[in-house]
Amino acid sequence: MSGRSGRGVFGKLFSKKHNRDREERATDIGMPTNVKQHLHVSKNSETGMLEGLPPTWLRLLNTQITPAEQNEYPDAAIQAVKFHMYTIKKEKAQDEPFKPFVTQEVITEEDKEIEKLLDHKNAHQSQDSDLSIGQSSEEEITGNDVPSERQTMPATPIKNSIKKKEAMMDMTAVMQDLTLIGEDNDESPMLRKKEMSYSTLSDEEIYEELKKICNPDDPYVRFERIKKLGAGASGVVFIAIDSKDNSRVAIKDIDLTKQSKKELILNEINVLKGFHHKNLVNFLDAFLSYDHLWVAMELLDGGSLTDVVTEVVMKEGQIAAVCHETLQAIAFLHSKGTIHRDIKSDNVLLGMDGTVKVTDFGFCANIVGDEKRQTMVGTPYWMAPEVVTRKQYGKKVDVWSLGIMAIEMIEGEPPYMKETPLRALYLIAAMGRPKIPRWEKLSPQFQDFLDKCLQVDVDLRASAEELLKHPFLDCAMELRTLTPLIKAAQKILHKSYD
Ligand SMILES: Nc1ncnc2c1ncn2[C@@H]1O[C@H](COP(=O)(O)OP(=O)(O)OP(=O)(O)O)[C@@H](O)[C@H]1O
Repeated sequence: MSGRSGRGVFGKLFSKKHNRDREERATDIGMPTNVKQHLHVSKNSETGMLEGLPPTWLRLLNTQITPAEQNEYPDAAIQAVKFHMYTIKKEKAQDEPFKPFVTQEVITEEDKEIEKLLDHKNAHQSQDSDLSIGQSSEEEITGNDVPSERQTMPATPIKNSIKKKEAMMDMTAVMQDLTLIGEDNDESPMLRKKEMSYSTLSDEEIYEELKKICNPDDPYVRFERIKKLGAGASGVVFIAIDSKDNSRVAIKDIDLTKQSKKELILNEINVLKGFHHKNLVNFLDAFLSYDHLWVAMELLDGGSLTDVVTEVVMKEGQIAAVCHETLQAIAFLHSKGTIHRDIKSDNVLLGMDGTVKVTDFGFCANIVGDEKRQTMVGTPYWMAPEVVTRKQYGKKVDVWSLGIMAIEMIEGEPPYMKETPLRALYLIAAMGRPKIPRWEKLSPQFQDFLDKCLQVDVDLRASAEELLKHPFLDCAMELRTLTPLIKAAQKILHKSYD
């Protein structure tokens, strides 16, 4: 738990900046799918520590998770370390891809070591272990049959048809696993088909497809760059003036030469184009100029909710207002068969008038009805237990993350923020519902709302639709009451959108 002083609903109105390790927190995770390995894992009866895992895993485990913790929740420790070994560090650099459906990974030497361990079945099969790694419902896949995202996502353009065919087969395996959508579903099959077919396109073909969906205007002529807002994993975001109507917009400039998975950009744009809602940061248009793709979006000049939660204290009524708006976005996405999978304060942007909008659809997954997925994506601290423990998961992962975001609004940060991502994963898996500081000071309605968001049992967790009717939201203050908080945060952070 965070254990910070001077913050929270019942603390001082404005607190000093809390030094939040955003870089650490931004560690996103993805992992290969369908990997099922049985390891001979046992517990040392004297020390309580786990044995039989690959040395790299054990090293990590033993430095970050105490013997007592390993002894108490061995499965959680194994799941956490396993996920951690597949941690994808999304470098805040230009060579990162545009928010992909499958996260771009930077393969570390350690990752390679683990891949080798898995691929060559270095970890011997267990005769008697009941601690198995992976929860794939598939038959056990051995050695080189294991399709990992690394193996299947070609880093270089595929130029000839044989390679294309191979890639298509690989991508099919990946996408089948990622989407778990039945072939006979017809609710939103188009996107999935596109995901699949795009994977077979060469760079040239992807440029052709992009040209088709992009506005032919030259963005360098049409827009005047005003100010850089920041750089994310996929590109630089800046404020620009659209000469067509003098409106101010946010533009994400993506250098395509630095994107290894250009096919995913097509998917992303198509998702963005298809969604319009008052609580989503809406896509306006896309432009292609040589190797640069400019994605124009609505400009939210109030910054991110993170700025507010880390700098100022919110009243319950203001928290209810943000929850209400965010829930409307989540319910809309869910009604379209889409899970956001990365709900957190960083991905909630604010307008100066108190408008609340969800952004960042890079992790969105399309599902149909109650279909479940198994890929682990998101940011560790906001992840639902069923994601961490690699159970199949569905739309309600967004509801869990909303509950964690509500804790951010109370506390300024999510649970376990001061822990390393590996320990956070362990704690999520081991503890389930996190302890909420100053719980007794929250209103009964807020407590009940949090209870409904943070149920470990997915069946007991409320849906976004159900939560929209929750009495806690009746106390929502007007959105314009957020304006002073936004102004205060901007002042402290020296941020301006002029
Ligand atoms: N539509 C927008 N209006 C105002 N600010 C925005 C908008 N979109 C993004 N930003 C801001 O621009 C900066 C960069 O955003 P971007 O989404 O590229 O990166 P990120 O969210 O920090 O990282 P990632 O790429 O990993 O999601 C962030 O500070 C974000 O809040």
